[in-house]
Amino acid sequence: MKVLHLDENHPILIQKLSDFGFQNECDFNSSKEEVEKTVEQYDGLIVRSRFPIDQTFLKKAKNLKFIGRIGAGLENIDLETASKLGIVCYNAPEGNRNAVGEHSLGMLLALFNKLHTADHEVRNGLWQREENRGIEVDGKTIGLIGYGNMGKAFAKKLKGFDCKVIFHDLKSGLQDENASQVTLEELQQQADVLSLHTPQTDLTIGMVNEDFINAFAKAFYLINTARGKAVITRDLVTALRNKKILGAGLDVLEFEKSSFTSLFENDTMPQEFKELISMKNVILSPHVAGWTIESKYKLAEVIADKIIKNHG
Ligand SMILES: NC(=O)c1ccc[n+]([C@@H]2O[C@H](COP(=O)([O-])OP(=O)(O)OC[C@H]3O[C@@H](n4cnc5c(N)ncnc54)[C@H](O)[C@@H]3O)[C@@H](O)[C@H]2O)c1
Ligand SMILES: O=C(O)[C@H](O)COP(=O)(O)O
Repeated sequence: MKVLHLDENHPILIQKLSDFGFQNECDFNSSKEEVEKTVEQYDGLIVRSRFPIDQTFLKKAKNLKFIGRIGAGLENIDLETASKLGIVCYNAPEGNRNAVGEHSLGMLLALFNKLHTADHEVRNGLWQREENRGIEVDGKTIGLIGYGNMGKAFAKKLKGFDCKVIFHDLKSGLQDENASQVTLEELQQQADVLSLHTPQTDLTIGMVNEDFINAFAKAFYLINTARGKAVITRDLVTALRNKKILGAGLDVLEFEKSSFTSLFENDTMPQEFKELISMKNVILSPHVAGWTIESKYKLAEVIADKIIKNHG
């Protein structure tokens, strides 16, 4: 079987596939349109999220049997068309859920302890102890939306902090020893922190908007390591300005593209984004929660194992 790799990944992936007789070819630079011209030759495809694997692309991939997504989110693949065409899609949340759990915890602790601004101030000679007084996780209620791989991984990391962890999920019966399932309304009544762990779907795009934010009983902190489009930045900025949201840790942005040379290229970022990044109680990272040194290996290994098990 011939496999085309569209993004660079850990070498363990090609090594494992080669050991099982798969022929591997890499094309990390060609555009979607260019790849469409040759994709017919391949039985398998390995992707991250360089370009969308949409209906046009899939219809040209006449011999494709599987797609391995090095990552968890699958919104960049037209799963419905793939399924109709008999193409099986694999993702690898087992490979980066621990990383996302740790990054979410890092965001929470950094926000609560103002580590990002404290660091910046000390480097600039400021020694402002009172302004940098933090708050503790102990005794707080952490509300998660989405209790799959990522939500569960974060809840597990929160064990030992003496906080209450609650979650809302569309599926019922997900409660475990680390968190209790509640309705969305109950979460909005109780939470001191909201952390998002949902996939990008029609229901989650724009989920965190003005009405949603104002339905929270208390002022709260927001952590988003899920997808940027879940949060309406304009409404987040308003809530940060009027202190309904006390701080935000964002690994993903509403205006994110699959690649930037600079966030400011062509000056296309809207005004609300510029305001967001000027706020001291906001911590940002460039969509790396699930992309650690360890997860790069684990993601590749998980996908290789799934492909070998089903197609080897
Ligand atoms: N920042 C990163 O680097 C990074 C890394 C990995 C995953 N992610 C994001 O995290 C998402 C979740 O990954 P996962 O592996 O935990 O997925 P998952 O499918 O295991 O879990 C998602 C959960 O969300 C629930 N859900 C879906 N829509 C919902 C809604 N509207 N309201 C409440 N619950 C809802 C589902 O029922 C499911 O239980 C991915 O789709 C991806 O977008 C980001
Ligand atoms: O869904 C994921 O696993 C992460 O968000 C990583 O996505 P990326 O491959 O698009 O960087």
